[in-house]
Amino acid sequence: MAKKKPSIFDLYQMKEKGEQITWLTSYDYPTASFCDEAGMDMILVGDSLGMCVYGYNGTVPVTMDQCIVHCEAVRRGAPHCFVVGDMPFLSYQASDEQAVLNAGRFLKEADVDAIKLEGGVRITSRIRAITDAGINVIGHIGLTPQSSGQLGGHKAQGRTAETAKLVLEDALAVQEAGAKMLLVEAVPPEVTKYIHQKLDIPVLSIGAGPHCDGQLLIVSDLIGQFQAFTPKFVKKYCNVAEVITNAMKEYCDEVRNHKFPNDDYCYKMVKGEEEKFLKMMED
Ligand SMILES: Nc1nc(=O)c2c([nH]1)NC[C@@H]1CN(c3ccc(C(=O)N[C@@H](CCC(=O)O)C(=O)O)cc3)CN21
Ligand SMILES: CC(C)C(=O)C(=O)O
Ligand SMILES: [Mg+2]
Repeated sequence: MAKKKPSIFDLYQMKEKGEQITWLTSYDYPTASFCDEAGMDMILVGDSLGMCVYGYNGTVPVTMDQCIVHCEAVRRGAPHCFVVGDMPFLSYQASDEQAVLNAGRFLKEADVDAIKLEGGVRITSRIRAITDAGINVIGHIGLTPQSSGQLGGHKAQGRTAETAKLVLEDALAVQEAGAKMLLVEAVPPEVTKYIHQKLDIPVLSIGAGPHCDGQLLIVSDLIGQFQAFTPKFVKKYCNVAEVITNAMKEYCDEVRNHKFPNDDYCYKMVKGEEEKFLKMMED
């Protein structure tokens, strides 16, 4: 039996008790239902769907409409998980007003429990505006894929004292602006540990080490479905690419060798009707 959906307060309580929060991306109904069944606390409908589902080579082309449609499917599949919508590139950068209207779409159209957006110091006015609209905001700092052009690629952040200080300043700014939780991506564990000590809100990690309140991974990486690259922080728990490809090869083989479909997969005519049918055709 699936547990009840955690509220933001339940997630805060987990932090208080020192229980780790489990968080995984999902983009579709079946995967969301597996998360629900597995007892996952949170699901992120990441704009990583651009890479993991649509085959783009980054997250920049992803649109609001794509994100909404996938959030709707995930919401239906995982009624007992805290679902987070990921705001895609150019859905919140231009103005506070645009950010509030687009964040609101995730709630109105897809019934998500929170939204996430990338950036620290430079995005505090957006976080404040969306929070003031009554929407739970999750901040995202460190490696921020939507600005990977500025960062010079998908590179770990905060590896020097100077840049670690910048990441900490982003973390403090996100909390100060009213975000309910913070996601830190691709940052050395020492830096995350320091941030975790300094902040009151739950801090979650993707590739930012174990010293925080929970972990996030991309489902396509975890199940071995995404093959274009594997970030250092990814642990593959199974290899569905292999399982699925082998099943497909076997199917091709059986069709080509007339082994599929055998009698087990065919409908039977009502007794005596075949003879009747053939006779009818002779007349
Ligand atoms: N499948 C998938 N997994 C992810 O973790 C992920 C996405 N997609 N799409 C959006 C972003 C992009 N992310 C990435 C992408 C690449 C690396 C990576 O390979 N980093 C290298 C260093 C690369 C460099 O220094 O140039 C590493 O060794 O971790 C890390 C995070 C994280 N996100
Ligand atoms: C990489 C994670 C943090 C994300 O934002 C996504 O899945 O889109
Ligand atoms: Mg994202």
